[in-house]
Amino acid sequence: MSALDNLRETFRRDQVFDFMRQGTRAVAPGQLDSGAGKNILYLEDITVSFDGFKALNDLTMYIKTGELRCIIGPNGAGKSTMMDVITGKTRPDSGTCFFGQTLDLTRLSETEIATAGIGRKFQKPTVFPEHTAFENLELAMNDAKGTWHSLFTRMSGEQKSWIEETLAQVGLLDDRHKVAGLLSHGQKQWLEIGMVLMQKPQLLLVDEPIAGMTRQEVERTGQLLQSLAGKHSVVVVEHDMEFIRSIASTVTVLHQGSVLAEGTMDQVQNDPKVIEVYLGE
Ligand SMILES: Nc1ncnc2c1ncn2[C@@H]1O[C@H](COP(=O)(O)OP(=O)(O)OP(=O)(O)O)[C@@H](O)[C@H]1O
Repeated sequence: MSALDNLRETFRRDQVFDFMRQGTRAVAPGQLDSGAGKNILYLEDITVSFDGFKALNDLTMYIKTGELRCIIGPNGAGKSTMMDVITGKTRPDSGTCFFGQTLDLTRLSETEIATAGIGRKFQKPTVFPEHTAFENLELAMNDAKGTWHSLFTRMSGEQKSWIEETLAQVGLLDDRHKVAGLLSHGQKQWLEIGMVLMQKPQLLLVDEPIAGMTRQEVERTGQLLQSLAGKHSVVVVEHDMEFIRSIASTVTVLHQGSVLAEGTMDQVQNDPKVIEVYLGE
């Protein structure tokens, strides 16, 4: 057994927290059993097959509470499939996927998973172009109550401040009255991150955030993601190595549906297995 396997065995959710194995219980957002120093996400031995092809093959990976983790890997490594398993879009054939120590994500619907505190920002922005940045966040805040509700009910002062805080966090306070369709590509991406933040996710999944951005926008995006870590746990899937180096403390390399290497960017870039996979591409 390798050192990495040993480490995994030591930190397996079911082995460390044996008393938690009696099944799942509903945990309201904010009450997730995932305090500082613990893991927020436990993927263990996950396998997903498409017509016999294993997109994920015994994938085991843990995300710590509050960390910013970057996932890299060649095309087809299983990165999107992994995100799909976490959000309930794809069900694993085998393996376990826990949010905190008690919430079994494989038993929840996509909506239940979102409500439990997992938000996903897809690569392509899907903002409402005819609404202002402020209104987009308002719509996202009230998503659960429906668009009609959000457009025709009065907002509380607290809700307004929360929207303004989020606009400031994603760098759009000065453009809050601009319709989203007129924002730059980078600004639309940040607005969409803001929309996900309105749901107060504890775990934020971000798919290829910098595709098509200018250099300045890339830099700002890096700062934004770093500023979100701590308060949220953030998992970023990205191909751009320079960007990852600039933001990540821990990088996980996926290959053929499994973890090939994990560590600092320097560690994984100097790992002969990783070099072989990337040079062989
Ligand atoms: N719905 C599906 N049906 C059949 N095969 C699929 C399906 N989804 C993914 N795959 C296959 O599973 C493998 C993993 O795909 P996935 O999209 O997770 O990889 P990825 O690491 O995200 O790749 P990329 O970097 O190109 O986005 C690929 O070989 C892909 O063709």
